[in-house]
Amino acid sequence: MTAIISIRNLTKTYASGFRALDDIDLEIRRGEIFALLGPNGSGKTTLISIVCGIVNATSGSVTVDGHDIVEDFREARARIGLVPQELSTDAFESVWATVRFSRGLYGKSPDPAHLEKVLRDLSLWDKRDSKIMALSGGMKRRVLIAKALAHEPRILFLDEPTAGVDVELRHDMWALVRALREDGVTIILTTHYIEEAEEMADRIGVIHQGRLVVVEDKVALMRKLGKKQLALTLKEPLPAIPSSLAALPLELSDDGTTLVYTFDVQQGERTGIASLLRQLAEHGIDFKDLNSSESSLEDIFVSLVRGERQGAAA
Ligand SMILES: Nc1ncnc2c1ncn2[C@@H]1O[C@H](COP(=O)(O)OP(=O)(O)OP(=O)(O)O)[C@@H](O)[C@H]1O
Repeated sequence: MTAIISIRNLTKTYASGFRALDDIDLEIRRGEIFALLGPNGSGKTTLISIVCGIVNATSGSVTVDGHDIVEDFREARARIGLVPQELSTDAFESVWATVRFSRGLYGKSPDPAHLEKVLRDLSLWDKRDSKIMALSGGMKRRVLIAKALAHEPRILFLDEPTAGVDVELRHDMWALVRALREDGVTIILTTHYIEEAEEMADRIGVIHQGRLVVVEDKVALMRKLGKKQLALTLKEPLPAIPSSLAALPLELSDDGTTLVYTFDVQQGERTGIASLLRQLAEHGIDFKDLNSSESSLEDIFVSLVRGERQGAAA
């Protein structure tokens, strides 16, 4: 699959001397949903702002659909819609006027039918004549998206699209993002909600302290780094794990009724479990129920960030 955005050796040092991005290499594939995941202050907004031409890079290069974002700024920018975290202006404008103006900014000829579709898709059509300041927070969010889509961009950046929104709006946003992807729009979203990345993304990049720690297919990432747990509900509570089983990755719950076995998916899980069950039988440990669970992206994220910290400290 061809890249629609190519980021090479991108570094950003702010005037304060703070290095917000450190040698980022990233290719965004045409038509994918890419989630950029990272804690507060890790550099997500800085990265988006550079690609969108709001912040200048210190070094490195970015092309958008083959157009260099510095030398060919207008062409590059015209392909991008940006949904920022907050609505900064337009309080006194009507929804319709503000969306029409956004389209005009990119030199696109007026297209009321397109704007009507955008507003209808976002359940804003009834509010088209309302002033922005009279809208609820959730509706303002929708206006941000409508503005970003007004000029029919092929790439949409969403900077923390669901931070602070209610569950209903979050699900609406997800549905909208999926519909846009169906239309061939490439979506890059930043989030610190792991659930969101897990739900939406085809690929995930984890950024931490300005460095891309990992970029992976979501499913592969979860398979590769995921651990599984097997919880055995014991017939009789166990006072302690027998010392001959101490070498196994086992944990006993405080009340002694549940034994949890954690294993790496990659490493011959079946033989491990077979041998565990055999050893338990040898010790006369009987169980009445058995459940397995997979680690979530959250576990993976935490372990990556922790590993990165330890790596930095070493
Ligand atoms: N104009 C600036 N001058 C100096 N430092 C800045 C500037 N803008 C951002 N930073 C710093 O760069 C780092 C990355 O900020 P950025 O906004 O890109 O993070 P983020 O991952 O988007 O965070 P959040 O999840 O909180 O939005 C932060 O430490 C921030 O304080």
